[in-house]
Amino acid sequence: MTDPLLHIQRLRTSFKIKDDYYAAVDDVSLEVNKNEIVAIVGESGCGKSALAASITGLHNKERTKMDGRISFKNKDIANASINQLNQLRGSEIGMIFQDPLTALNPLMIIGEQIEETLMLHQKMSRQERKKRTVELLKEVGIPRAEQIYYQYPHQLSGGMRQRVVIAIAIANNPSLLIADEPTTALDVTIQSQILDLIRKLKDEMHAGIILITHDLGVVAEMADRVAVMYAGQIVEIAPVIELFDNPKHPYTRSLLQSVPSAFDKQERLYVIQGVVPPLPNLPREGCRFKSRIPWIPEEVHEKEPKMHEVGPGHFVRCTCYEDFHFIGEDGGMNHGAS
Ligand SMILES: Nc1ncnc2c1ncn2[C@@H]1O[C@H](COP(=O)(O)OP(=O)(O)OP(=O)(O)O)[C@@H](O)[C@H]1O
Repeated sequence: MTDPLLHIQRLRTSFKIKDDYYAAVDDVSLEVNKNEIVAIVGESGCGKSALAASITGLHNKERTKMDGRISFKNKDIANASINQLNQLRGSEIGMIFQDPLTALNPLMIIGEQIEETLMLHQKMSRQERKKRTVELLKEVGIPRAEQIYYQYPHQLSGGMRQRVVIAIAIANNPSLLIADEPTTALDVTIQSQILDLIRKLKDEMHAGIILITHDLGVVAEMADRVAVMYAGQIVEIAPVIELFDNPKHPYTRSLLQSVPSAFDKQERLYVIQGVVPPLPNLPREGCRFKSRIPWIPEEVHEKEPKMHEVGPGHFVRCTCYEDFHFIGEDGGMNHGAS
């Protein structure tokens, strides 16, 4: 078995709020291999973007503390200097964000923005750079690439802008791509084109891809493996089919139950109420999901929840999954159906 491309071990990333630090990512371990799409799912505020920013070093170092290990191609990058991170970003690690407008410079033509990233990381003549830029625009499916080269971001549609961001992300053939909600701001038909493009990057460049999303449809369509995050922790991780067929953690089960089935209109929805609490109020002792499933007896939770292997590559946090049931679900446990 070859070493993973990215290996995160027991990562904890804390942000300073007033005078104290609070962990937004806590005890996260994750591997991403070459040629693999790992989706990270979870509701707003669970720490998905904080995890991505920990990998790329894109956070305010003055107000952030990081513990644990992040190794990329067997090199520790958790303690890399700003210069080393700048070198990695845009070359070995490409990034695609939710809002392409904020990722692009409004005052620069598209061509220059792509050329800039080539210039930073590759030795090329001016002509070679321009030629490569037009090629990249074509590769990401931009029609009339020669003309688009001279346009400004505001002259393009949202979908076209996201293609430009992807062109910048792949300009230097990165081995790792981090896509943070890359299709959330786009309408549905454009969404699927952008997803096709991301899948092509895996197939053709054999990149490892971290795909952050809250959309389970996107996960089902794209991911090889899925990590489910809740309150800063991974609570379940599994190959995609296994996760959808055999979800274990109460949070994963509730996420999947909250997606209405198109086929079974009679299906009962068991929805778990509540939201991830704000960072300073996150429960940090015991099972973090406990307060959202108060009908489950205290003693079935672990005091210090660990990841348990329940199948090949399938891990779940805390033992509460063994006794979990939804309110009103089978077993005569009628605690007042939702
Ligand atoms: N720089 C920061 N300083 C303080 N708190 C932060 C900072 N960045 C994120 N947080 C907090 O950390 C928690 C995790 O935020 P994060 O953005 O990673 O969540 P997310 O899962 O990506 O959510 P979303 O889907 O809404 O983007 C939230 O409570 C958020 O308010």
